[in-house]
Amino acid sequence: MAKAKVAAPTMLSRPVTFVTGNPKKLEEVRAILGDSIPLQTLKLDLPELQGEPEEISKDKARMAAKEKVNGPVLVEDTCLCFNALNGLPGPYIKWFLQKTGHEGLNNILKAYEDKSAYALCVFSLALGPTVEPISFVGKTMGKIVPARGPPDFGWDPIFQPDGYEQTYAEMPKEEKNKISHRFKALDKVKAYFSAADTALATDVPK
Ligand SMILES: O=c1[nH]c(=O)c2ncn([C@@H]3O[C@H](COP(=O)(O)OP(=O)(O)OP(=O)(O)O)[C@@H](O)[C@H]3O)c2[nH]1
Ligand SMILES: [Mg+2]
Repeated sequence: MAKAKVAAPTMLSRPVTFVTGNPKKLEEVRAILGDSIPLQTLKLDLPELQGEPEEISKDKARMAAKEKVNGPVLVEDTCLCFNALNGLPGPYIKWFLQKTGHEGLNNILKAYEDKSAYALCVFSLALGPTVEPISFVGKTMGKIVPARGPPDFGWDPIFQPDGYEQTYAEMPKEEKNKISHRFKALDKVKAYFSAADTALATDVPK
């Protein structure tokens, strides 16, 4: 049967709830997404499994969709991975940062010549409490340096992305949001919604 395009369809019957306990993440997510996806937020620091980043992120989405929102949910888990340590601290960066600070993280790498690292963001989307989550991964390569720039957000002052002279913290926010791990993952989230909406729009019989 022939297909015809119709205006403004959406795969969502209600807005997606982005669940996070971290206001700085939320700020960036809002700045990057703009109004491309209907989004509401729930401030909640969900418990996290130990394991691989994608499993941790998917588990958060499942839990939030079932127990907290009973509807479509978006969550993310962020890792800072040192190549010299085969990817650690990875998903445990929050605790390393809290306990050792920027200096401690630099000191850990003093034992190694390789200071290279990557920032990894895994968003997971559960369209409902009984729907298996899907994940979207963004990765930005860089290196760990002594802290430079305002200490507003986590490990931003010690991460210098490849090809840049500035750390994430020294960059204007708009610049970070064009190259960051979070931007790359959210670009995939946006593409997913826009492909699903296009499919809906074209799947209408004439
Ligand atoms: O300098 C940074 N630039 C970033 O772009 C960034 N994104 C996250 N983080 C920090 O890395 C840990 C991730 O842990 P995390 O993913 O479990 O987050 P969280 O527990 O703070 O929030 P959430 O799990 O409720 O969403 C936490 O310490 C976050 O503050 C960042 N630090
Ligand atoms: Mg967390």
